[in-house]
Amino acid sequence: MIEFEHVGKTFRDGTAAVVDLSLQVPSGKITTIVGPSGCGKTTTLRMVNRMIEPSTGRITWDDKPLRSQRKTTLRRQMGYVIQSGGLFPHRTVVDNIGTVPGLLGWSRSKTQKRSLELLDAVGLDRKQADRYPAQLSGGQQQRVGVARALAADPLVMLMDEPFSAVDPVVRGELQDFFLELQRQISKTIILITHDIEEAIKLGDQVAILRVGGHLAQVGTPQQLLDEPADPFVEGFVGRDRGYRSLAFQPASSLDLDGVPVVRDVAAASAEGPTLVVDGDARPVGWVLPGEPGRTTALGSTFDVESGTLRNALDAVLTSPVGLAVGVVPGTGRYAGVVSTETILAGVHQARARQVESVTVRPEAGADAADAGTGLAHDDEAAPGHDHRGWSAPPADASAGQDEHGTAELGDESGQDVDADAFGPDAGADGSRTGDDDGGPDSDVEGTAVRAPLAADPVQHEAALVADESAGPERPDGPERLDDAEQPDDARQPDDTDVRR
Ligand SMILES: Nc1ncnc2c1ncn2[C@@H]1O[C@H](COP(=O)(O)OP(=O)(O)OP(=O)(O)O)[C@@H](O)[C@H]1O
Repeated sequence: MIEFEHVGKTFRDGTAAVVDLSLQVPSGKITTIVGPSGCGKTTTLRMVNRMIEPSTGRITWDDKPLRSQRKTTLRRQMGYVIQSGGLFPHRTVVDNIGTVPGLLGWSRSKTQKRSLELLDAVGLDRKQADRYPAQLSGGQQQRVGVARALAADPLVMLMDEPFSAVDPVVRGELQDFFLELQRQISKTIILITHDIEEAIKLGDQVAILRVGGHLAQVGTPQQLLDEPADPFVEGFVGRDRGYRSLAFQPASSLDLDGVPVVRDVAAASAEGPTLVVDGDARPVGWVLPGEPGRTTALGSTFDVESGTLRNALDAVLTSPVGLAVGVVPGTGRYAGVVSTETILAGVHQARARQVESVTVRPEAGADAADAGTGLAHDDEAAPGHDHRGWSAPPADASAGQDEHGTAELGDESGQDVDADAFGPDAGADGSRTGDDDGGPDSDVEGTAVRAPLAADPVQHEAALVADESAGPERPDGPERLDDAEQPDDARQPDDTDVRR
């Protein structure tokens, strides 16, 4: 688990980007961080791979403070994906994917093999291996970006708006592909987005930030929809949250009814609606009473095993006869129908189960439920989501500190750390490495980067080699922060190697 403990970041110009953030990121799950522009999402993400150092508080990974670990060690275990994939335009797809293995000194054949396997894993044709990024669609570039981040099999994936540069249809496909991939690889993922729909669709856990870098609420998608902590969250998750929360209730709980079914339209009953199926028993349309011999469009259907109440409700709303047609997964064969009343009964039952699960788990606590932060109602997790065993800190993110997040906090060494201690020219934040708050592009451009889109991954990956020649492993102790920054600084010119 990665844990933010009262983390704050105040940049040297006084901007408080993140304020007293306490958040637990469970291993093997997707945590999405969402919020309006400028609320501190990217800053939060970049503190995890130490491209930005917190001004206050600390971040731990499996109880070990990040600051006690070398950037090399950290970043080798973290893949990094940004908008548009962050690909090197002058490198082929296969060479882009092999960037990190190459930096880690893998042999050419091993790197090539791994890169091609990853091409398969992200659903790209091997014929695209020798293309350049500009010869790919936006969606394909994003897939390569994901493959590139996965190349060295990292434990953690940091993803900054990875799917935002493509149209909504491709975006939906990428999200589906990504969820499927995650089911297989179970990485610990932090994904930044400004799109609440995306956050809710992808996140096992969703953290909503408000402008000023405060955590507004963290919880499962369903908790956020059902119990928004305050008007800001309520407004952010949207007015149709009740409807959208149906996406977290399985349709498998619905009792299916039957209707007359025919293969031959001419055999349809004149009395009531008749469902027409094809030779494989897959529904194709309805014959309505009074319209013999004519098939009317089916509307949408729902999967009776993995579908949700939202799918079922949509199917009922699009049905010409007010009946949602359920189909068997895989074959698409007709399974049964449900009416609006049955779906609403399913909604009531789901709510009752939720209340029950809260009642029988007093340790989850009314406080956590009221604050809307505790992952207390895990038993009602969405299909495909398993939230058990998580806990989350209180939502009151602003307690005990000033507006700049400069409240003094003890660090792991027992020393006091505050934002002012990292003033303009002080070591940890004052260093102009391109890793930190000097502005992502300015530093990198200063070292002749030819690929502006790739700036962040360059910074992330540069440390993989920069620290490599810095001698034996020497964790950056908190008491030696200034020194700890030096190896990266000193070797910044070498970063140009990375981009050749
Ligand atoms: N290097 C920096 N120096 C000073 N202020 C900065 C720096 N980087 C970011 N900020 C400020 O910190 C705040 C948070 O920025 P951040 O990029 O983390 O927000 P964000 O939520 O990711 O925004 P967006 O969704 O627009 O990308 C903003 O007010 C931003 O202007």
